[in-house]
Amino acid sequence: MAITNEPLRTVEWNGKKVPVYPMQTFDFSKLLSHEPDELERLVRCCQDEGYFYIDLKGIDGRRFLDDQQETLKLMHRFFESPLEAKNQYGLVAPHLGYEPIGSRTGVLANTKDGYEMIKVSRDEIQKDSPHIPDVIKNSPDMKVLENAIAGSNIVTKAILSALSTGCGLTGASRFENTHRNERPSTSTLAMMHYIPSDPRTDTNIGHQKHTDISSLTLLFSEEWGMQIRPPGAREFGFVEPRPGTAVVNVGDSLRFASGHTMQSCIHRVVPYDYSQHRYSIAYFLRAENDVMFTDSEGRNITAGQWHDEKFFAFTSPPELQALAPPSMILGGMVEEDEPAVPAPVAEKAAAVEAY
Ligand SMILES: O=C(O)CCC(=O)C(=O)O
Ligand SMILES: [Fe+2]
Repeated sequence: MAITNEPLRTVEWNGKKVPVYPMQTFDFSKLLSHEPDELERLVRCCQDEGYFYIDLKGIDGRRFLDDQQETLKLMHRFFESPLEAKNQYGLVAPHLGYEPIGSRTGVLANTKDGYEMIKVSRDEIQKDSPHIPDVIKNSPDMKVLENAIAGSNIVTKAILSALSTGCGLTGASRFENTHRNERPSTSTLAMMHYIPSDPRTDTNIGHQKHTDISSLTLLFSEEWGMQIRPPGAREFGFVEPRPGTAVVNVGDSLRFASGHTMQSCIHRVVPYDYSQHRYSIAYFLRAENDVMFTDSEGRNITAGQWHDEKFFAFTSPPELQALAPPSMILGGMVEEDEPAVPAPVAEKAAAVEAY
């Protein structure tokens, strides 16, 4: 990692010291003006690390922080509505609809996930009569969703454009040209609610480790819980939530589009404070469905097909997940070996050593 010589910050979690990884920060306004030094630093960051903070506190970015707050209010209303209403809406398509708690594999061996999620896709929200659950379908709600999706699209597209310029790409070879707004894609806004859970006793825990299918992911969360595993790092560590910023990570499609030179960020979510509810908002900017690239197995594949195959693997039980191409869940990223596990600090920590 190209960061500093400062000692790694740690937090006490689950009976041991866990790193809080340093991350670079980019100012949204500076990226908008394509300041050459910033673009160079951004490209290097995506090649070396694959994640960073985007600072939205300036005049150009503040509106997106307001969107985040409005989206959070809507999420509370939706997630607090009766389960029957949420299930009735159900999962309409992989990038649209409701997934109840436990739909996927969890972060711990023999657990299911510990979150429920509603996704609204960018293509859907633009339809004359979008398919949205009744509890969040009045016209102010639709405006909130529209603003959140359009705003996240603007932020991620601005970053994509900065990356194209930083990589010296021109004309049709620029990354934006495979992410055209009017072309069908699986770009979507995912709103997640993690229930309080205790890894020592519960069976619905967190979000399994993965890389994102997307080109870029813009992630807002005010609560701790997200962990990354930087390239070459031997353990997962926390991402500190910072007010006024969002976390951006490079996903598989941009890694593939960059000739596998950019790093797709390996991450997962664990319960940090076992008694806390956690809310996160992720916008997945994805390539047009029919864009071709070479995936982590060397196959020529469309963005749509990569999405569908990886989604299927995500939602499959571990036995079936094991049948997917081996590089799929981590997008071809290779993990360093875990260090030998030190003696458990406390007996209660033993149950989670298998992370
Ligand atoms: O909830 C989070 O912070 C991360 C969610 C995530 O990694 C995902 O949905 O791909
Ligand atoms: Fe993710």
